[in-house]
Amino acid sequence: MAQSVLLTGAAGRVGDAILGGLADEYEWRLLDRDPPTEDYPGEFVVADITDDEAVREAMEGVDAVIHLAGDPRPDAPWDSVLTNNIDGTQTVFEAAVDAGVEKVAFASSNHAVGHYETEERTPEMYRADDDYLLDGTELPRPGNLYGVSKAAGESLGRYYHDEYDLSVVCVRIGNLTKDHPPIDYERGQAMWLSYRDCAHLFDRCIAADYGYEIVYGISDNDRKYYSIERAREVLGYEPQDNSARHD
Ligand SMILES: NC(=O)C1=CN([C@@H]2O[C@H](COP(=O)(O)OP(=O)(O)OC[C@H]3O[C@@H](n4cnc5c(N)ncnc54)[C@H](O)[C@@H]3O)[C@@H](O)[C@H]2O)C=CC1
Ligand SMILES: O=C1O[C@H](COP(=O)(O)O)[C@@H](O)[C@H](O)[C@H]1O
Repeated sequence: MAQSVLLTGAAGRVGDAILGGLADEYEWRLLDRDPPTEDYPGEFVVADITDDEAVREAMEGVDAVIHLAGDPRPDAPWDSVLTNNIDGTQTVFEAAVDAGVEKVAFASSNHAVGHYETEERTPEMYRADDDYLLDGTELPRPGNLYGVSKAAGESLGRYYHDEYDLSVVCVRIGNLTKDHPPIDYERGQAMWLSYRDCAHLFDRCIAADYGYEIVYGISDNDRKYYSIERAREVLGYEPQDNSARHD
């Protein structure tokens, strides 16, 4: 029988990429605070992730969670990321543990490590001939308060793994853009994640076995400064796209 997966933030862009590739692969329960405006492949729960009771109800009978819901704006103010990204993520992890969920894939971000992009390293590090590489073992260096909230989410995942043995993978997503990489934006081309690679990566997050992991979620871009080796090794991620093919 197909695994049952709760997808929070289902009505957003990353949710669109995941459902676009995996609609028929799992039994989906979808959650978003925005009501559905189209047909979705599964039960759609309209709820806020800070609503503990609603999240617990949505979690019942679920094998795995892909947690996307949150404020995605790099310039989001503190009150929003505190509520939506930190408090909301804690509510999701806690409810997952209490419901006996096996795995949670958490949508972290490149902005959790944004301050590795120093003036001395940029823009050279965004180019194919530069060998600077982050591999996921480095400490967070958030580039903004949104990045701080994502580093906090990774830390919450670490806690729920260590304390309750929940399998957690934090995917530091790069720049998800449909059909082609960002145009005239070297940083975005370096961290492009295509829609099909995004769906495949989260598919692997549901299927693979792991304890606690931090991986980068980008396509196999020549320009990359995020290693995808850990995602390949632990998750079996095999990206098909590369922003260099769109130059
Ligand atoms: N799109 C990208 O390139 C990247 C996205 N991410 C992360 O991936 C996740 C999804 O991002 P996108 O799909 O781009 O954003 P989006 O804004 O398109 O989708 C987010 C969805 O979450 C919902 N949502 C927000 N706060 C909520 C709450 N408190 N309760 C319930 N639903 C809530 C929104 O209604 C929206 O449908 C976010 O956590 C974001 O930080 C990380 C790195 C890059
Ligand atoms: O975390 C995120 O990162 C992407 C890429 O960042 P950008 O600053 O280069 O645009 C961003 O587009 C997305 O909205 C955000 O959630």
